[in-house]
Amino acid sequence: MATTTGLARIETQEEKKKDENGVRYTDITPGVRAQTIDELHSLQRKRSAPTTPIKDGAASAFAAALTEEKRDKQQMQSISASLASLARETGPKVVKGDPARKGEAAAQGAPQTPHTHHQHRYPAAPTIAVSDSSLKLTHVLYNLSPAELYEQAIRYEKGSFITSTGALATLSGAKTGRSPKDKRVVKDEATTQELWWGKGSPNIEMDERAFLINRERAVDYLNSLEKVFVNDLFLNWDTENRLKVRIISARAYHSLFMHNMCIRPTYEELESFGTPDFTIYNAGRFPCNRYAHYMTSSTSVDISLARKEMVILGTQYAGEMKKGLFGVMHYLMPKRGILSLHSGCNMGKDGDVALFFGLSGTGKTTLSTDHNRLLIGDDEHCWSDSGVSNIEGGCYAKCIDLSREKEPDIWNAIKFGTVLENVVFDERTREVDFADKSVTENTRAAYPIEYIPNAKIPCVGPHPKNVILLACDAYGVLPPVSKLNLAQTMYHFISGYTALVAGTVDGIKEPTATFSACFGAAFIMYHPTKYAAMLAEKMQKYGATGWLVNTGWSGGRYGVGKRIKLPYTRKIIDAIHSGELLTADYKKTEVFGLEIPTNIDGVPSEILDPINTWTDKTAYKETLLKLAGLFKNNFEVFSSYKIGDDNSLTEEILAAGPNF
Ligand SMILES: Nc1ncnc2c1ncn2[C@@H]1O[C@H](COP(=O)(O)OP(=O)(O)O)[C@@H](O)[C@H]1O
Ligand SMILES: C=C(OP(=O)(O)O)C(=O)O
Ligand SMILES: [Ca+2]
Ligand SMILES: [Mn+2]
Repeated sequence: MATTTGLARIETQEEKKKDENGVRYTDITPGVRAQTIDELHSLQRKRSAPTTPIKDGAASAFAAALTEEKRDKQQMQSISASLASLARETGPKVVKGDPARKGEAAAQGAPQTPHTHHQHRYPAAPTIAVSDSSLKLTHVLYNLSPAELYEQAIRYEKGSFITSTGALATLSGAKTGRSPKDKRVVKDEATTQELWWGKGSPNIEMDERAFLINRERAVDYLNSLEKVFVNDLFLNWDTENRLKVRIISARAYHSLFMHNMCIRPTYEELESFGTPDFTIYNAGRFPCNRYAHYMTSSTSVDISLARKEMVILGTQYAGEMKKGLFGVMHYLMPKRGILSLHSGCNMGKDGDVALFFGLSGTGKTTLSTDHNRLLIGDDEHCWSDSGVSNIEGGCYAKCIDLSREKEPDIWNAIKFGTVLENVVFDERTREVDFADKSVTENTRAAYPIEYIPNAKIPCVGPHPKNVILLACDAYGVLPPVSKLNLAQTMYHFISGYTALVAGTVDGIKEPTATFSACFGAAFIMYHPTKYAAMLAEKMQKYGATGWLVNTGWSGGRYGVGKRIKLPYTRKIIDAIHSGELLTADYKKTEVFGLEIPTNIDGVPSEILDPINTWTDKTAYKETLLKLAGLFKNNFEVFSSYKIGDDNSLTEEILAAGPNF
C-alpha cells in the first residue's frame, strides 16, 4: 500500500508567500462569502429570472416582487379552491414551496427575503378550525422544473433512478397499463342524452354522488399529505381551442409526466392562467372503496363533465391522465365541429400531412416519428376547418425492444427530462435493457416533443392528404398495404380492428383480435358514427386518400408467421407519402375486396399479397374467412345507424365490408 508519510511536500511559488506576521499560508483561493453551511447552500441557488418580462411593467425589482407576490397569492388561492373539500366547504391551507426547505429562509441573505416562498400563507379556511385537516398546511410544489422534479422523485419515491443517458426511471406500481373497465363517467340528465352508453361504449356509468364520494376521497388523501404537486398546463396547439388543465398529484413522477406530455405555458401565459378549464385529482396511490356504490375494484378513473374534473384512485399508471384528458377532448371538440383523432401526425417538407390512426401498439408513435418528415404529434390530434393540431406537447413511446438502429429519434429522446416507466436497468451502470420485460411489456418513455429533432413547433399543419389506418393483424391475412375508397375507409375506421398487443391494457398477455370503434373506443364519448360522419365529411371536403396498413403478422398467424419488418413498413409509408402508391398497379383481394399494389420500391413484391407468404394455403383461406366473420359480427351493431346526413353513404359503408 502506498504511504505518503515519507514524502516531502512540494510547495508552489504561490504557497511560498507569507502574510505580514510571517505565517505561511497554503490556502491560496479566496474564501466564500458565507458564515454557515446553510448560507453557503443558499448562495448556490440564484433566483430564477422570468424569461418574459413581468406584465405590469414594474421597473424596480421591489415592484416586480410585489407583483409576483400578488400572483403567487392568486395561484395559491386558486389551488386551495381546487383542493377544497365539498363536504366541509373549505379549502386547505396551502403554502408554496418544498416543506424540506423550511428554515432556509432564515439562512438566505436579505435580498432574497421578500421572495422567500415560506413567507406567504394563504388560509382560505375560516378562522374557526372545523376539522383537523384544516389545521395543517399542505405545501404546493407548483409547476416545478424537470430538475426539481428529479430531485423530488429520487429523494422521496422508491424506484426512481437516473439512467445512464440522464432519463428518470420510475415505477408506476401495481398497474403498468390502463384500466378501461374502471373508467367511469357521470351519467346525469345531460350526458344521458349526449353520450354513448351501453354495449361497446367505454363509458361506464356512475352517478354524481358516487363521483363526489371518490372526489372527496382523493381530495382528503391529497390534503393529508405534507405536499402535493400542481401543474397548470395547456392542451391543443390550436390556440383558439386550447384547454387549460390543472393536474394535482402526489408524485413527482406524475408531475413530470404531465409537464412533458402537455403543452408547457410560458412564464407570461402562466401568469394569466386564471381558473383551469379542467382539473385532474390524481390520488392514484390511494385506492377507491370497493364497498361504495358503482365501485367494483380498488381502481376507479372517474370523469365528471359537468364539474370538469377527473379523479384517479387506485392506479398510478400515468397514461390514465393523458388518455383521460383525451376523452374530455373527444367530448368538447366535436361540439365545435372539430374532429378529435386517436392518431399520430406528420408532415413532409412540401406540407403534405399524414394521419396515422391505430390502436395501442399498431405503430402511431413509431411511424409518425420519421426522420425524413416533421413530427406534428404521435397520438392525439384535432382536425378543424383550419387544419390539424396536436393536442399534446409530448410523446409517449413504447420502449420494449427499442433499438437505436430502427428508431434512432426515439432512442435519442431518452435523455435528461424524459420519464422512463417500468424499465429494467443495470444496477451499477444504469444502462437500460430495453429487451427486459421483468416489470412489464408496456415499458414507456414520455418526453417533450421538442426532443425529436424534426418536431414541427407549433405542432399544427394543413389539412391531411393521407389517412393511414394501422392494424396489427395477428391473423396474418390482411395485406401490408391497401388503398381504400371513402366507404372502405369509413368501414375500417368504424370497425377499428387490430390485435391488442400485450401490456398496454392491464391483463392482456398475448395478442387477441379486437375491434375498437374509431381506433379509440376507449376514449370516445359520443356514438362512433358521429366521429365517422365527421371524418367522411372532412376527407371528402379536403380530398384525402385512405389506406389500410397491416403492421402485424405475415406468413401465418401469430405463433406461426412473423411480424412485418419495420423497415418494410417504413418503405410502404414512404410510398404513400411520395404519391408513388397513388399511381401504382393494383389488384383486388378476395373476401375483403382490398386494392393491393403489385410493386413497391424496397419491398419484396411477394409479401404484398399475404397468400404468397403462407405455406399452408388452406390454413390461409380458413383464417381469412375467420377474420372476415369477426368483422361481420362486429359490424352488426352499426348496421342500424345512419352515418352522416346522406343515406347513400351508409349503404356504401355497409357494402364496403368483407364479402363471402
Ligand atoms: N412493422 C412494424 N410497424 C410498426 N411498428 C412495429 C413494426 N414491427 C414492430 N413494431 C413495433 O411495434 C410497436 C408499435 O408501437 P407504437 O408505435 O408505440 O404504437 P402506438 O403508438 O400506436 O401505440 C413499437 O414497439 C415498434 O417497434
Ligand atoms: C398511452 C396509451 O396510448 P398508446 O398505447 O396508443 O400509445 C395507452 O393506450 O395507454
Ligand atoms: Ca361495489
Ligand atoms: Mn403511441
